[in-house]
Amino acid sequence: MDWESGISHYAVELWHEHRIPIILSTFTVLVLLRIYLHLTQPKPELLALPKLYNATEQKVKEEPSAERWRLDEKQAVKVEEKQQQRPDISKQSSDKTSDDEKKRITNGPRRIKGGIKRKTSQGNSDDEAGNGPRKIQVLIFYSSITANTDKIAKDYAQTLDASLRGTSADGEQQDCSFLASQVLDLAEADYDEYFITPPKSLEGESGSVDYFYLFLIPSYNIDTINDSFLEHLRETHHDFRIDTSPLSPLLGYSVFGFGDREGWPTEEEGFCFQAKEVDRWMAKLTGRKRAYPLGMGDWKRDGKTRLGEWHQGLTEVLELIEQTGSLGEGVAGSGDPLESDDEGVEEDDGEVMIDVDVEVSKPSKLEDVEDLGKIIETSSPAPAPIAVDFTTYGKSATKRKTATTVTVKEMVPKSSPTYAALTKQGYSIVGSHSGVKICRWTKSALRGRGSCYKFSFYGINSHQCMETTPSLSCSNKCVFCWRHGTNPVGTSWRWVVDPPQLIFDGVKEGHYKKIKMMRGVPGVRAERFAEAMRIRHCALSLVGEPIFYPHINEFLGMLHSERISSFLVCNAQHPDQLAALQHITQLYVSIDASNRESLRRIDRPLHRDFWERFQRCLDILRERRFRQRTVFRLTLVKGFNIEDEVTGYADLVEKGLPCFVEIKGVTYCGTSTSSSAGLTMANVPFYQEVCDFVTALEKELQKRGLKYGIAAEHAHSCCILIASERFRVDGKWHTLIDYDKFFQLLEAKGPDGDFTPEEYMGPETPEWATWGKGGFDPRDQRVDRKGRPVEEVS
Ligand SMILES: Cc1cc2nc3c(=O)[nH]c(=O)nc-3n(C[C@H](O)[C@H](O)[C@H](O)COP(=O)(O)O)c2cc1C
Ligand code: SF4
Repeated sequence: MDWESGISHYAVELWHEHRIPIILSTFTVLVLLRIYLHLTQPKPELLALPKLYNATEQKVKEEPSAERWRLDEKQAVKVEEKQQQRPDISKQSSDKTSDDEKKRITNGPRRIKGGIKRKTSQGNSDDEAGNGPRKIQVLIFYSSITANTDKIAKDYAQTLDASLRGTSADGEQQDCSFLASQVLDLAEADYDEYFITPPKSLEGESGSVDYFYLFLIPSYNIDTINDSFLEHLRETHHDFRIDTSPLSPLLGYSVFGFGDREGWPTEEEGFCFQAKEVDRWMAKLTGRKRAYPLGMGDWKRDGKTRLGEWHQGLTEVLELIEQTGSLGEGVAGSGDPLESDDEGVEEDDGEVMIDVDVEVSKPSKLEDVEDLGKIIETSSPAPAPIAVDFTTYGKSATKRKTATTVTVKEMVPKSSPTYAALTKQGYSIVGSHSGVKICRWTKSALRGRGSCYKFSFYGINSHQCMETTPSLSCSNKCVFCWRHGTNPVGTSWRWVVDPPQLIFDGVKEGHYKKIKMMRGVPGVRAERFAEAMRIRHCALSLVGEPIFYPHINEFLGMLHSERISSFLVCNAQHPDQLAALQHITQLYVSIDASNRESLRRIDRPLHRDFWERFQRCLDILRERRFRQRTVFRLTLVKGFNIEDEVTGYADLVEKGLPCFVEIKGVTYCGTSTSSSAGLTMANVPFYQEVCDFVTALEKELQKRGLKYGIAAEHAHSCCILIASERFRVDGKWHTLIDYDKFFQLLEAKGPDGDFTPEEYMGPETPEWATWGKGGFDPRDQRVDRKGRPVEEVS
């Protein structure tokens, strides 16, 4: 064996004997080397995006708000450019960066690009369409045969431009995103150019353009250009070769109709019928981009005013689009694509509904305040304590001082399941214990489909009514209260108290926000929408017990200072708070049963002395009857509180002598049974049964010499009103309220002032609302749950 073969033999032997330790140690050395390099090598900046964000945020703050959406877009473009420049960036830092790392930068996951990335009218993104500033082109389409609308459209374009563009102090038009509006006669416009897809976006000096369509449409019951136009819209929607919403790249649209009330007094008789059609087809073709509700007017009568209101609302929306690039919250999802108008069923302000199926992430069992306390303890830090014993509200200040050591928590903390449950049901929670929600009647009135019974009985405009409560907590667990299990309960106030101003501002903001979200809903009337932006009534009856709130009088004072009337419902369990209550427009007490046992079964009160409290409340109401409009609200639940209770209720009326007694059948609005309370559809009385009960009660009252009579009805919501003869003048019922008079009296005499309900008694109850006439507002159109018109009840 020569020396060479000896060495190789030795190496092979060595390898066979020690290969495992050799492999392991080599692997370990490599791993350690890799870790060392990873820790010690300088890293490249991942991406410059965070810096860019900050820089741009700063810039946005400095720019006027009208410029904001354009800035955001530039920002998006800049970031895109930065990304495209990444290879250069990595090159600059190549001395510090390995090849692998360079790859990671250039091929790494795409980062979020800042700013709103808007689509152009062609459906392209910003970057594809060019980098120039975005412009908005408003196109005003009109038709006209007797030339009125021709002139109106041209004048309107100038008005709109002046509003949108504004003028500087020296009379110069200000720079903005809006191009001068263009007016197009539908008799001359090429439909294929505008109504199959939006026009091609112009590029070049002015940058790219997004379009917004307006329509000024008179109606004609003869064959005109309107018919060809509507036919074109219909065909485009149904053409199988075209997307069903080919106009969805538009920023939005809105329609205003002209008609003549002399020949066509109501919508059922054809007032503005073609504007309604255009609105409907445009909703389909744009994928529900109704930016503002349909407006309607008669040029010889209210046309100018209506057009003015529509214009005002519309310009606000256009300004919003300029700033944000979108129609805003609620609009896209709030309309119904099929325009079926199936609204779903929601509660009205009475806590008289059973059986709603609400999918909520409920707490395992939120039965009472103790449970709430446990949840709060585990879910949120306790806020700073407020040293007041609220159970003694209205008593001496010295007694309050003694409670300074009590630690209080929030009633409905943001992190609690109660908060989640209530917000899921559509409540806006304000502060830590108040809520606001728009009721189904407010929505219905916005669409001209009827108002709640309080419009028929007392003249409340439902679309101007805010439903709220300053206390989501209650001291009963009524069997028919569908919120049972989601709202906190307790016998005394043990929570943080929010200041009344915070609640007042918060509920108004929440209400207006929800109204604004109705803007794109099919059928919402521009005129009512504009009116709804001024709250005129407040129903304090949402959920919980409003007089539980320690500063209820201050809160009421704020409502009244803005001339918002107050309708407060209490549960007859807080006599001290009731006694301390100052003037309100109408004071309700829920009377859910006529005797102790029945009340225990129905209201399931938390107070042991519930019957005594109830009786004291009736005494207070009796005393107050010449200072407040007092109302008993009876909710009839079949199998619980109707049968054989007429005399018991008559006893209560005799004791409290209220100005009015409202009798309402419990409403069923769900699909499953309310198992915990054992209520089903069988517990809902038929309207005829409610009528029979009311007739029997009236008879019983008259038998006792009590001067009451059946004054009004609202069959639609199964509600009937018995009134004291004090509100009958010359044989006519006067159940309506003179709201202006109420505020005048309040302002002149103060919240504790001496004035009687008769002093602000309104005009005669309208004929259509009186007993036997059904009570449906003749201005509105009754519809069934599918939105189909319903014949009037005879
Ligand atoms: C022939 C004719 C038919 C009309 N039909 C209706 C109608 O069905 N419903 C309606 O609300 N107004 C109807 N009107 C009223 C017009 O819509 C209204 O006067 C409108 O302002 C006319 O606008 P113009 O002058 O631009 O044509 C009709 C008017 C005319 C002349
Ligand atoms: S009073 Fe107001 S909150 Fe109550 S049902 Fe009528 S509109 Fe709704």
